[in-house]
Amino acid sequence: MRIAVHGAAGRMGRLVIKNAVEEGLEVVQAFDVSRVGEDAGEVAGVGKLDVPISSNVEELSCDVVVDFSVPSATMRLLEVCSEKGIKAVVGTTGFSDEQRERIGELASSTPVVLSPNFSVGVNIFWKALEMLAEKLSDYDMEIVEIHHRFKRDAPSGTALKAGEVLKDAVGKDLRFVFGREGESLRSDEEIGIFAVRGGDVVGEHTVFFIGFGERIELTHRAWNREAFSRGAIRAAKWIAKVDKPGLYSMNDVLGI
Ligand SMILES: NC(=O)C1=CN([C@@H]2O[C@H](COP(=O)(O)OP(=O)(O)OC[C@H]3O[C@@H](n4cnc5c(N)ncnc54)[C@H](OP(=O)(O)O)[C@@H]3O)[C@@H](O)[C@H]2O)C=CC1
Ligand SMILES: O=C(O)C1=N[C@H](C(=O)O)C[C@H](O)C1
Repeated sequence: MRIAVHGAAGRMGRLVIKNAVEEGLEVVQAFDVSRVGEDAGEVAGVGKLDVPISSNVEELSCDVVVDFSVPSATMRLLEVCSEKGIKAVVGTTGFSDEQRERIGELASSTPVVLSPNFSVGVNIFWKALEMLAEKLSDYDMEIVEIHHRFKRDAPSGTALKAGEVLKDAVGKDLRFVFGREGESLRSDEEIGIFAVRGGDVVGEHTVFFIGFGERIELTHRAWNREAFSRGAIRAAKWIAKVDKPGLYSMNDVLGI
């Protein structure tokens, strides 16, 4: 399988290149706006691959492209994927509602796996939340996420997805409240979501189910990015065998 990496000079892109090489995949292209012209293998610390980083995504030519970049760049990438029929694995977060809708449209012409979190643990965490929310539907549910100080979007895609899981499981139109300040008496119809930023925290998510006299806290902690990267490569291998266009999730990849 010939893969391209979009966002190749970033924290995730570099690790995906390293892990892909370790797993014997052929990295044939790398795209970024940083470190253009440098060798992607050298940037990723795995030695020369003879793949110069390019900023021209129109050159895309591969079996599957793995994307960890920024929303506007992902949207351009997916336009190219849809025109050329190239499969995509998208890990970027922070899309607007309009961008998410457009991703759905573009995926009608080529298979796309989209997930705000590729770790197996987080995907099981979302399943566990579903079960807890069904059983504790009258408890107050709140979400706190912590990430490194370089993260561009807030709250995290994983926290937003956790909120959606809770809403669906409870079956009520709960609204998200992003932080609280001033007069903010809690209602039954809300889920609070809080984003903490600092240092080099890779990613932590806690969901609180709070009743009277007791609470459950379910936490997922990542202390390196390996699970995200390995999960994205697993998704790339999976989608390489899928011919039907559409928008897929990690549930499809993991068969859960
Ligand atoms: N789904 C998952 O499992 C995970 C998702 N993520 C998400 O992945 C994304 C990337 O995270 P991370 O690697 O930490 O971020 P980084 O900022 O380290 O990497 C993003 C890279 O994309 C580059 N970039 C910016 N604009 C463009 C463009 N127009 N075309 C191509 N490349 C561009 C950036 O360059 P520059 O720095 O010069 O702007 C940077 O090198 C985020 O949205 C994050 O939330 C992260 C971890 C796991
Ligand atoms: O930006 C990050 O670092 C991460 N982003 C993803 C998100 O927004 O959920 C996944 C992970 O938590 C790391």
